[in-house]
Amino acid sequence: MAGQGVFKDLLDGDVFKYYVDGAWTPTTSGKSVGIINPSTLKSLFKISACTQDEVNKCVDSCKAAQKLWAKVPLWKRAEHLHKLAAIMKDQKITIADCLVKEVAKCMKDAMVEVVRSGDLIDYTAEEGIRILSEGKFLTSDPFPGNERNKYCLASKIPLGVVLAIPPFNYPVNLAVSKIGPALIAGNSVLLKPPTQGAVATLHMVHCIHMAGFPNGLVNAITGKGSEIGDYTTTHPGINCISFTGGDTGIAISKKAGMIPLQMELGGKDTCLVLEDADLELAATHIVKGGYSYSGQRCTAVKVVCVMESVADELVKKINEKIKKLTVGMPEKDCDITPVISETSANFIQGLVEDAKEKGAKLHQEWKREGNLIWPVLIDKVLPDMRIAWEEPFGPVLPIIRIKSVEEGIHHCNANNFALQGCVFTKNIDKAIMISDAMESGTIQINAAPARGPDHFPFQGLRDSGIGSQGIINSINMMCKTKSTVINLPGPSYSMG
Ligand SMILES: NC(=O)C1=CN([C@@H]2O[C@H](COP(=O)(O)OP(=O)(O)OC[C@H]3O[C@@H](n4cnc5c(N)ncnc54)[C@H](OP(=O)(O)O)[C@@H]3O)[C@@H](O)[C@H]2O)C=CC1
Ligand SMILES: O=C(O)[C@H](O)COP(=O)(O)O
Repeated sequence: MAGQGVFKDLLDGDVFKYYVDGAWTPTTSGKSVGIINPSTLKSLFKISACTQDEVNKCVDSCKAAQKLWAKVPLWKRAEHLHKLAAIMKDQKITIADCLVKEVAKCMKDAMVEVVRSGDLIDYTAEEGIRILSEGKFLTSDPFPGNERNKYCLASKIPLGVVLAIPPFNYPVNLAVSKIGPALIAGNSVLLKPPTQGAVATLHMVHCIHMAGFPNGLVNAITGKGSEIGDYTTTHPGINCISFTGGDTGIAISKKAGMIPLQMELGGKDTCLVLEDADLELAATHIVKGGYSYSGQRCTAVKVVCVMESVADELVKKINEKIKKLTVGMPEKDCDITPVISETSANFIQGLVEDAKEKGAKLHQEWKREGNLIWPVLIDKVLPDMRIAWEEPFGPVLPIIRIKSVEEGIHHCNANNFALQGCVFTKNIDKAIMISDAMESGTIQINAAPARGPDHFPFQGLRDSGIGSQGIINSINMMCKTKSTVINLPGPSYSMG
């Protein structure tokens, strides 16, 4: 279905074109990048390997379009976004089908990703018209030595061209979570989709095209991040970078110029289970949080620290639930589907082998066919094992048995990643104090980590990111403050 029907203009032969100035355009490089189906390991799609000149063309086009878009009234910007949301929802099957094939996400989750993205756009339009219509009015007299002879009008203005770079695991959702706020705030967007996930994302871009946004307001460049990434992120025409992905983001932030950065990076989300926890509830959340989309979520539970006295019971409950997970192809809507690439599967296998060699106990037999890895619970993990610290991005979950809550908090805080975490206990006072002590962007009480609902603030500390996302924070981040000061000829006090 990809590149068919209303999406037929995306293809030049068997290569997906890039999108500039409102037109699907073949690259002049004559080169393409292949996308492998993670489930079959066979070649699936080809996308254009764009050149540096084409990046320049996209940035120039974004710049010109932004100047005009900044003059479009907020209600009209919102109207365009609502139209986009509706079109995306209409096209959900085609976009979801791309996700199934390209990133091996099961069909039901792929559909959820597209519909959730439409909802995110609608919500962004609603929030945007309110947030952006409000500024501040200040008078000069509160500051020592001043009379009331100056009025300051502070308002929110666009940044210019926003570079949006999403990762493979939620290529559509994490593209629109950047595009929506950028557009409502009067910016234009240069999108660089992840290679794996690019075709789904380009179909979403065509929905932007169909929604009738001005030409050039959103341009999409494709190619390997390792080849065009540095050129694009250091381009002088870029005024903001919103990036989601792994450690690449750390390198980008070191090279980027003096522009606002929004970085959503890796996570090693710690789940703390206390002696008084509802173990059935904890096990349900640990299995859902640890294994959904085969553990390939930044918000996946990535290490469980459980009090020794309840560890056996918790492990038993987790194992019972793991047994019920279906393993297979995304087309069959299985719970566990192939991980994104052979490199990723080898990396996960390496982490498991290291833990096994160092004495960890695997509750399930290690089984792998191609990129498909059967779910594993790795018990009795110790701090010298790599899996205690590294992010596997796969269906393997380490358990650390702890003697005190402090030990669990220490493990959480000793990791460079600090995205989310969670704590299971019936004692709400304790939960709040533990949440304060766990130095991560968000702590969930009695539930697994999660980004959504998408208007909640979402941020990582330390190596997990810069800034805060979520619809409201992203809108605020994608504009700056401009002040106009009215200087009166003399002091003026109302009713004075
Ligand atoms: N904190 C959060 O909100 C989230 C974090 N993540 C994290 O993302 C990671 C998984 O995603 P993954 O796609 O593998 O991450 P990567 O960091 O490998 O890639 C992310 C994006 O960066 C691009 N890229 C690669 N190199 C460069 C470069 N030099 N300059 C600019 N862009 C570049 C990639 O393009 P290409 O594909 O062409 O290489 C892709 O679009 C995990 O660590 C996960 O935790 C995921 C979701 C949410
Ligand atoms: O990148 C991710 O992992 C997703 O944004 C997760 O979203 P969720 O936690 O709401 O499923």
